Amino acid sequence: MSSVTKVVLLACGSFNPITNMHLRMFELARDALNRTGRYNVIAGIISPVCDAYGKKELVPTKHRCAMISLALKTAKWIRLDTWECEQPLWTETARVLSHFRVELENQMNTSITETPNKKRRKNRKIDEEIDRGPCPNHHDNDQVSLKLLCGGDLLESFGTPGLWKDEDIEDIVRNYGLVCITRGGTDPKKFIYESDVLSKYQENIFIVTEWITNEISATKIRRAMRRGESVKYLLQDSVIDYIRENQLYGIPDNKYLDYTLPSPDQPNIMPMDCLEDVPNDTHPIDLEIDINDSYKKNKQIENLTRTCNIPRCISNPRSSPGPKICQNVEIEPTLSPKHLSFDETSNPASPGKHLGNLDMVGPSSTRKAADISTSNSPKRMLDGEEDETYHVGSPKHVPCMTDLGSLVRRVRNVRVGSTKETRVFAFTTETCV
Ligand SMILES: Nc1ncnc2c1ncn2[C@@H]1O[C@H](COP(=O)(O)OP(=O)(O)OP(=O)(O)O)[C@@H](O)[C@H]1O
Ligand SMILES: NC(=O)c1ccc[n+]([C@@H]2O[C@H](COP(=O)(O)O)[C@@H](O)[C@H]2O)c1
Repeated sequence: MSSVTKVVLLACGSFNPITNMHLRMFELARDALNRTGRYNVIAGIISPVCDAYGKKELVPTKHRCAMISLALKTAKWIRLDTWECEQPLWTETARVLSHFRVELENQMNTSITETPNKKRRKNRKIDEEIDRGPCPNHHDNDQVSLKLLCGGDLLESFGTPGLWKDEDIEDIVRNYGLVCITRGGTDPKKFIYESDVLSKYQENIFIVTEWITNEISATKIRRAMRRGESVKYLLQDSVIDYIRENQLYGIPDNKYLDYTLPSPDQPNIMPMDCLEDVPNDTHPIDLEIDINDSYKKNKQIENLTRTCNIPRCISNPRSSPGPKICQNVEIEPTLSPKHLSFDETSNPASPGKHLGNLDMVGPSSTRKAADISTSNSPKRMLDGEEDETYHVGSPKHVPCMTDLGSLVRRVRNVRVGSTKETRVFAFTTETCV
């Protein structure tokens, strides 16, 4: 009678932040292994890399672990393990596997020979983890196989010269085994074919094809957040909330992270069709906004929206009650010191003129002020003149749906300055976000 091998899946990586695909990897692997009838996946472990790994944009362990814990709230059979990320130095993956194998063996042995209390003292940390979810070998003495769970890119990184020791690669595929989830741009079968050592142990390597292909990557998610784009449905909501609350990944002004979806019966939500009600020739506004003083900035923005006479607008659902018209309108989420860079060569001697280039990072429909310096005269903006060249290439409005609903920005010209001398024009097109 063929026996069924119990399997624990270990995923190592940055988890910066943990994405829905990281969670899905476990589901895909468990399905595939269980389907063979030879394996029974009983637990999953996520082991985030330590800060000393030093990867670009890696946020501190404390945050990555907190996000993993939040994301795992609904994943009953997967748990976070902090051993690796608590190490002062980076630990090679083969050592991490070896650590967990010893831990699993300890648990097996202690469960046979010791009382639960003794075991608890000896392996207190592991047991704390056990208490939070199912754990291998807790109830029986069967052999458990520990396997490294990874994506196709990690497998192919075996081929990067100097990154992995040959003996580590052999140790991993020979003594543990790999479960590899296909990922866009990788071809694990071909990679195995081309590697002598991987071919030798290929019965220990499981390629799981993800047919519902996706390109979720933590790098792309960080990029999207930096650019003020929505990442909803790519990360768990709780993780998005955590990122917002802790201002991670340089996204202090990301409107998508800052709002909750207003309820449909909220009276001042602007439907898409009201775009037609908005007059097309809003007069440009000349206002100086002090970006270093956020209270003043918000007040000024509020006044600005009043002056604009925006007919209807979406309001921040978390804002204080009060007159609804034009309050709390998010005009330009990119107007923050973080996202503004001033051209040092600007001429402070001519206040009121366009003195430098303002680089704005924001929704694609927002024009870069750098472009404006060539296509739109600052004098005209100051004088409130319309510049036809501006209208030609710029979207009047680009209808788009977001989880916020929709919002028309009516602000044309906003003067933004960090000091009196460094005045720069920010130029927002009429945009639907
Ligand atoms: N979309 C994906 N498909 C398959 N595997 C993935 C996917 N995203 C991540 N993985 C795998 O998850 C593990 C941990 O990945 P990691 O934390 O490095 O995520 P990442 O998205 O690759 O991050 P980054 O973009 O910051 O390099 C790796 O084995 C990686 O291959
Ligand atoms: N020689 C090694 O053991 C080795 C080399 C490169 C990456 N890794 C691991 O692979 C994972 C890859 O993570 P990233 O894709 O986020 O860099 C990390 O857990 C890292 O520790 C291990």
